[in-house]
Amino acid sequence: MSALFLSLEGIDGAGKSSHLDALEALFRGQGRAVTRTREPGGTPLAERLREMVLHEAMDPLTESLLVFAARRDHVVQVIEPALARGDVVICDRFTDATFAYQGGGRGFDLQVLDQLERWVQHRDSHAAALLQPDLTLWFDLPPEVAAARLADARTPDKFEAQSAEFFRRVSAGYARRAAQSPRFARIDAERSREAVWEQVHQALTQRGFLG
Ligand SMILES: Nc1ncnc2c1ncn2[C@@H]1O[C@H](COP(=O)(O)OP(=O)(O)O)[C@@H](O)[C@H]1O
Ligand SMILES: Cc1cn([C@H]2C[C@H](O)[C@@H](COP(=O)(O)OP(=O)(O)O)O2)c(=O)[nH]c1=O
Repeated sequence: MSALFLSLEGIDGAGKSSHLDALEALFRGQGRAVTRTREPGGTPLAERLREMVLHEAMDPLTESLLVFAARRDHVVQVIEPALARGDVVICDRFTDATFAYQGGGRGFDLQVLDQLERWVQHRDSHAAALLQPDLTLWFDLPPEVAAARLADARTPDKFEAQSAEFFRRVSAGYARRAAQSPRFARIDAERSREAVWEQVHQALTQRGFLG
């Protein structure tokens, strides 16, 4: 089977982490090698950058440069080698999160993000000039619902402590990206865990990604 690059996206508390184990098990059950990773992070250097991005105040350009620096290391050290081996790469967030959080949430210049994306994800010897996920599972739900779920769950980091208004802009950022590319599958994440998993499974089946 050929390599597969999956990303999971959505506002904080959308419920995407709840399905990572099942996704990994699904592909392993089919005899596939799985590389499970996350952004910002996925390498020792990128995990250090993640700590800064999640816990320190900074201006939106600095934040964008740090998430793209982390991404570059992650792409070179982990994602490209895994895809070259034929793995299924399951990535908890990728560049769409930058367009949603820094672009939508923080209101940062989308053209600068386009430029950074081209630099960081450029591929020399591939048919597609830009590395992108084959499928992006976008867990979409109203910010109020996500906030209510998170209130019981964990101590908020820098982003999770943001207002409902911030997350409405993040959601709009995801919607804008999704409208630009057929690689997005919108998941109605307001429904029960079982119903959400059913949609995830269906998105994979419909695209022929399950053997
Ligand atoms: N479909 C669902 N319905 C209700 N609560 C959910 C659902 N999916 C996840 N949760 C709960 O919501 C919280 C956030 O889920 P999580 O998977 O950590 O979200 P994310 O990784 O997108 O931030 C957790 O407490 C989780 O148990
Ligand atoms: C990848 C990425 C994440 N983020 C934010 C979104 C999340 O609030 C946070 C980390 O995401 P996440 O790993 O989903 O957090 P958690 O482990 O707490 O569920 O970083 C950005 O702002 N820009 C980015 O490019």
